[in-house]
Amino acid sequence: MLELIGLNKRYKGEAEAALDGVHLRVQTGEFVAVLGRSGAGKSTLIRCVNRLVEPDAGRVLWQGRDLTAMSAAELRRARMRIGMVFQHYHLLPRLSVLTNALAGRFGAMPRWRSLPGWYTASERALAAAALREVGLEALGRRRVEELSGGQKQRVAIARVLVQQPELLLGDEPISSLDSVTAARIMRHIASLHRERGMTVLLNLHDVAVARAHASRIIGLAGGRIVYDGSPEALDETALARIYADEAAPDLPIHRRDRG
Ligand SMILES: Nc1ncnc2c1ncn2[C@@H]1O[C@H](COP(=O)(O)OP(=O)(O)OP(=O)(O)O)[C@@H](O)[C@H]1O
Repeated sequence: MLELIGLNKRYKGEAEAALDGVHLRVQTGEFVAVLGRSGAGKSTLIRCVNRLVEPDAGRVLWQGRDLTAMSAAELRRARMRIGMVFQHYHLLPRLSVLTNALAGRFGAMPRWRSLPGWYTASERALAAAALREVGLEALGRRRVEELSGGQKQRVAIARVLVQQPELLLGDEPISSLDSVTAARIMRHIASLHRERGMTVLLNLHDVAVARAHASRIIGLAGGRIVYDGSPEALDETALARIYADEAAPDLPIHRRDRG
């Protein structure tokens, strides 16, 4: 289970909190999509889970272990089982597309592992299959810094396909992809979720994509959870609450607490 307990975050110099007392329990094997307007706090929420952003208060537990209390070394080890698809995050720009995909096998990759020759044939086959899946099979030898934004995003997704993490965190993972590639990637994430029981927590800007794949939707507004329920229950009223100009904290919050 992934458990967020009373997460608060206010960035320096900002009047409003980006996260304002977020409590959330995600059961192992759930597929959760986070929706909200620009500035609602979605990226901050996802980034607090793996401590790319340090929360001011609150805790994050993954399988009972407190990520927020871990040392840097412990966190690095824990992150090996947490896949992350964030824009501009953690690709190795000077290395090849194939090497970046292979890096999914290991968390932080030491320099001496930076050549494809270091990996086993089966690891290379897995990486090649992942690159095929994201349509980059012809670009395996290219340096990542020479790719477009959307291509880099696909490398990040290939890395996660190789990593096969227990928990996948994504910050709009398909936002800069064409619709055909985006649909393919979402189907692949959904199959990892279904077949391997991977827990998924993704920010998505497309309500239809969230409805199509997620088993649960979280709506954020003004750093607070204003909707927590099934895709089926996400009706016009719920959408109005999530996408309203201002969060309306006085309204009763539809909340389906689990666990
Ligand atoms: N590094 C930062 N420094 C200062 N303020 C920040 C920083 N990152 C985010 N914020 C502010 O925190 C609030 C929440 O931002 P966040 O990026 O989490 O929202 P979001 O829902 O992901 O938005 P978007 O969909 O536009 O990415 C916003 O008001 C934003 O301006």
